[in-house]
Amino acid sequence: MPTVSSEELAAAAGVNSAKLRKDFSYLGSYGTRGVGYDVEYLVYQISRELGLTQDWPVVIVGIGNLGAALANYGGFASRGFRVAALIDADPAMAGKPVAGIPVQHTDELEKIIDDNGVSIGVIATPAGAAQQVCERLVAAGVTSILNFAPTVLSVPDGVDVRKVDLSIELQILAFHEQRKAGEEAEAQAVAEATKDSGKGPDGDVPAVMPA
Ligand SMILES: NC(=O)c1ccc[n+]([C@@H]2O[C@H](COP(=O)([O-])OP(=O)(O)OC[C@H]3O[C@@H](n4cnc5c(N)ncnc54)[C@H](O)[C@@H]3O)[C@@H](O)[C@H]2O)c1
Repeated sequence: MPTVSSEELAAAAGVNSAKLRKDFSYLGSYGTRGVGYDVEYLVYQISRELGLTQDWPVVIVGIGNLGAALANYGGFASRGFRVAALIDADPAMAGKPVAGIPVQHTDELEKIIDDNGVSIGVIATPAGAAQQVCERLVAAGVTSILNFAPTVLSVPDGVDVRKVDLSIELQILAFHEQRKAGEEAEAQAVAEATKDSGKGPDGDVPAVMPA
């Protein structure tokens, strides 16, 4: 039975092991002193808490570049998310398979949601269509939306929206890059200034004076 100690997990996660043990106690998971946690049981408990022990049918609306890429991503299934249907407004796409799943027309949206008991919808349409798609999904019974369209969706109470925006992530990296460049320039300026004064970084006079 593979086990893992709270110290090992804490080191891997970069957190304090006492805090980790306390957090796990909320899951009802108490390790055995000197042995640690049974890995398989711990994975089950965390999955159950995250709602991942059940299968979640998901629909993707807007099967363009992004929607097709998401449909082709094999990583959702292993986390318990099953792509139940792909939906697009373009009649020319209806019936065409993407990632082995035939695309269905938006006319079918309500029926698809109902037939598959879908509660999670992914929106990958152009921004201008996203709110209307969102409203149809919600009216059909979807209560969680993952929105990739660059627009803010308004939803009624009880509906959760998560927005994914890779350009924001890039902006954050750009900000860090800019700060790094600023720090480098500052360090260089300090180095230049100390060189010109003939003094060391602490202002001390070098033991050997330059000729
Ligand atoms: N969040 C991010 O990081 C990120 C990254 C890339 C793209 N995007 C966004 O994702 C969306 C899709 O991008 P893309 O490159 O795949 O675009 P795309 O033009 O290739 O695909 C859009 C698809 O949506 C369909 N569509 C249009 N109106 C619809 C409607 N009312 N109902 C259903 N389907 C509809 C179109 O027929 C098309 O197949 C855009 O809003 C884009 O800005 C976001």
